[in-house]
Amino acid sequence: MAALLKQSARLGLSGRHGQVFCRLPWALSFQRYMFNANKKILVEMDKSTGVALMKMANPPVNLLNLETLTEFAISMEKLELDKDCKGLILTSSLSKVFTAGLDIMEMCGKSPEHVTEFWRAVQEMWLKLYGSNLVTIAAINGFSPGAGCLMALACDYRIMADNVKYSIGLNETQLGIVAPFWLVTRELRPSLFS
Ligand SMILES: CCCCCCCC/C=C\C/C=C/C(=O)SCCNC(=O)CCNC(=O)[C@H](O)C(C)(C)COP(=O)(O)OP(=O)(O)OC[C@H]1O[C@@H](n2cnc3c(N)ncnc32)[C@H](O)[C@@H]1OP(=O)(O)O
Repeated sequence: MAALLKQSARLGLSGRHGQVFCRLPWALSFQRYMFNANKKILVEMDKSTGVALMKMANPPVNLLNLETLTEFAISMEKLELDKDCKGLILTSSLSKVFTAGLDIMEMCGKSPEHVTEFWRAVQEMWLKLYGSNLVTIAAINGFSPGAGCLMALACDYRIMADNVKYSIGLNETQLGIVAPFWLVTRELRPSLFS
């Protein structure tokens, strides 16, 4: 963990004026590779350190819609298959939002088939992140409501940018959405499973 945090500091994930800056070398060596499927999730893997930087890149607020969730799961699978990858830093490419959480429009006025597919993708994201063999760190560089908060909780460690404007929490009950019991009991009451 200490090594990973040192690494995140080396990569430039340092909080200053509420921002988490990501300074990465422009020149990519053979030890570094990048991938993205549709550019909603950007991954930069540094083989020399074993640390992958995953940035959500779905402006304006990094909504977790079906496309992004699917891309997230594919990216996680690729990293899990990379034997050189030991740790993952999850952050946002946007300046003040980590993620605004689930895309409410994915649950509104859609067919039962679509909603089913969407919730399957949500569960898949949780399984991939919470069940990951990698050491996972959420570098929360902005607002993180609802599923953004749950994503951070699913990581092994969390660091949040020091800015009083940014909020994080489970606000979804205000929208009439309740996080599923399996998620809440695992993340918020882990003692039940130990
Ligand atoms: C491993 C983890 C697994 C997670 C598993 C989760 C399962 C658990 C199930 C349920 C729990 C979770 C539920 C949710 O996530 S519900 C969503 C909760 N999120 C919110 O309520 C966010 C509300 N948004 C905001 O507070 C703000 O947008 C902001 C602070 C994030 C950013 O503010 P700002 O920069 O001023 O942007 P705008 O508000 O102007 O937003 C831009 C644009 O985006 C639309 N929008 C914002 N959030 C959502 C959303 N969640 N769904 C759909 N659309 C959203 C907003 O309406 C604007 O649209 P426009 O007017 O058309 O431009």
